Amino acid sequence: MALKIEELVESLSSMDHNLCVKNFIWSKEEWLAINYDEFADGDDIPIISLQGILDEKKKKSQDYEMLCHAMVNASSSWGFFKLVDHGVDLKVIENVKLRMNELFDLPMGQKLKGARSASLPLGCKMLAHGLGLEDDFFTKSFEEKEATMIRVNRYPPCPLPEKCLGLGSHSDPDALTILLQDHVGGLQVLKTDHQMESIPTLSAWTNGRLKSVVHRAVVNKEKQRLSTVYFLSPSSSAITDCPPQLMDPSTNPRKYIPFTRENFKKKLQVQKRVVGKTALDRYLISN
Ligand SMILES: O=C(O)CCC(=O)C(=O)O
Ligand SMILES: [Fe+2]
Repeated sequence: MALKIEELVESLSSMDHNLCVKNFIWSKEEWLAINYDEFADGDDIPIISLQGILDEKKKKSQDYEMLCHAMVNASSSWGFFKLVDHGVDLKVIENVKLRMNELFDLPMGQKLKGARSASLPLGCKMLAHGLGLEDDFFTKSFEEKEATMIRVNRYPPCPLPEKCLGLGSHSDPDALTILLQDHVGGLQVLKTDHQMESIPTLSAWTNGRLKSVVHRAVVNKEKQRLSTVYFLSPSSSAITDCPPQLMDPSTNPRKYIPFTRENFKKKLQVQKRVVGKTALDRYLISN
């Protein structure tokens, strides 16, 4: 049941302003700047399976070492991977989707009472390990109170998917993002060989060794889509600075001046979409 172009977008219409689909149509200039062939959502994206390593005792095994390196490779070349065999019970995942729909059906006032939860930063530990750093290199900058944020998205059916996007091209400013999408699908990541490089936190932390991929969400004409996104970020006062092991004065000199998350967040507020430059370019050391 696709919406008509004049119909109100339900999730926003319960706020004060009544927004219609036509409010979401991109301008010709912006739309022309997007080439669909440059985004991927299919089989060429690297897959990481956690099968067999979730057990604490296996963390000293060769499989664990290989997997940490595979994770670093995927994060260096794509800045993105599909996580499978993650050990999260399918029933829990289905329940999340059910609850998300219930949440979106609530009046806006109630929806806004969202809460934060404690974190499980295994991914960051594995990336640090794979890079040859101390396992807690990234996680020691996280503080329980502000390290995690969960965003839940419900994209209604859109009568004009060829002129609208659910979420425009961007790269996430946090250190690590874990995204669960439903069977409808719509997440697309910019292919690796593209010139447009985007380098938020984790990438600056590793002098560009790990990428932060540009991605977006497309909409579906017939079906609504759900996604849940889990962000893991350093605390406001933590300084993002590359460790000496990941720099080399002659072959890989320092690319960014160190910055605090607080300062970076201020720069982000003035940035809307990725159009060639990112907020992090302000910290770039020019040659
Ligand atoms: O819904 C999606 O697939 C993308 C969400 C996303 O990229 C974000 O919330 O940062
Ligand atoms: Fe994102």
